[in-house]
Amino acid sequence: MSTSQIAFLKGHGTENDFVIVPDPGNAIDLPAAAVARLCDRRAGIGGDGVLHVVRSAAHPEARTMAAEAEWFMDYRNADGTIAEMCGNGVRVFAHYLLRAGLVEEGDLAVATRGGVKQVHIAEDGSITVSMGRRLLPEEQVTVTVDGRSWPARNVNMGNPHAVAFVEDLAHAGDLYAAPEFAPAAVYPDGVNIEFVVDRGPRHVAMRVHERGSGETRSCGTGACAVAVAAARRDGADPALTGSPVTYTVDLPGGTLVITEHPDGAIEMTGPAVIVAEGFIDPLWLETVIG
Ligand SMILES: N[C@@H](CCC[C@H](N)C(=O)O)C(=O)O
Repeated sequence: MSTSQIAFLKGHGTENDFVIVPDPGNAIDLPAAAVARLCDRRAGIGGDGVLHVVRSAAHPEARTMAAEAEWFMDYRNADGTIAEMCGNGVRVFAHYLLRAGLVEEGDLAVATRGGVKQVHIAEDGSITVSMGRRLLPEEQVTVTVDGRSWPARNVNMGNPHAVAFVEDLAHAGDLYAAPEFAPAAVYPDGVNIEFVVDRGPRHVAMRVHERGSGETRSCGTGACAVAVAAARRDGADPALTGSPVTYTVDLPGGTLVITEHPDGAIEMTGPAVIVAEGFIDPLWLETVIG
């Protein structure tokens, strides 16, 4: 990371919060240690992750998507690891682009490591993301917390998820540590784990332990994985019924609405908020990166 002044913003989507680092030319090197310090809630700015805003043409991982999507969401988890996709992050990313005058309200495409996502920014500020299609690998997975185990559904939303239906969200415990899962070979790169209870017809509530970030107040890809798993459990597979299925998913930080279409395409709608902007102190950064 360079030590000249670096602008940042802070934002969140249903309280899944991010440090936004605008860097159109990809001039800022963001080593994992710097990301972890930026996300540190006491020694840094604080966040569940970093949204590095880069022009696709300027980033080696996004160049091939540049013709379709001008902007690349270079997403990092709070511990500095890289993830394929962040559902809440994409909404906040799009909201930032609009606020910065880099895009207009309506439709835009955002490049991510999980492919190009189509985003719609509505007049009321809500944002809908076409999350693409999910994969439902067949492996049987078990999730364990404090000696209690549940079968979990393996859902891939570009990033990996294990969805466990539980009797009580409190059974997930304090989630300070990552829940155990087995077999380990199903998720060689780690996994995001969702715990789900029913709230009503097509209405669920969840908690999540995110790979690389710990328990967060919301996870967009996690909410999509939960809606898919709930639809299968409820016998409401849109591919079989021919009709879209919508679930309302309550999270500790807010509510997301997820629709799965008969062709497998999934849409997520929710809010995005920018709360602050400023500059990272170059002297502090020097101490971070040594
Ligand atoms: N909070 C995100 C997911 C971020 C990535 C995840 N922790 C992973 O490592 O896959 C969301 O809103 O989807």
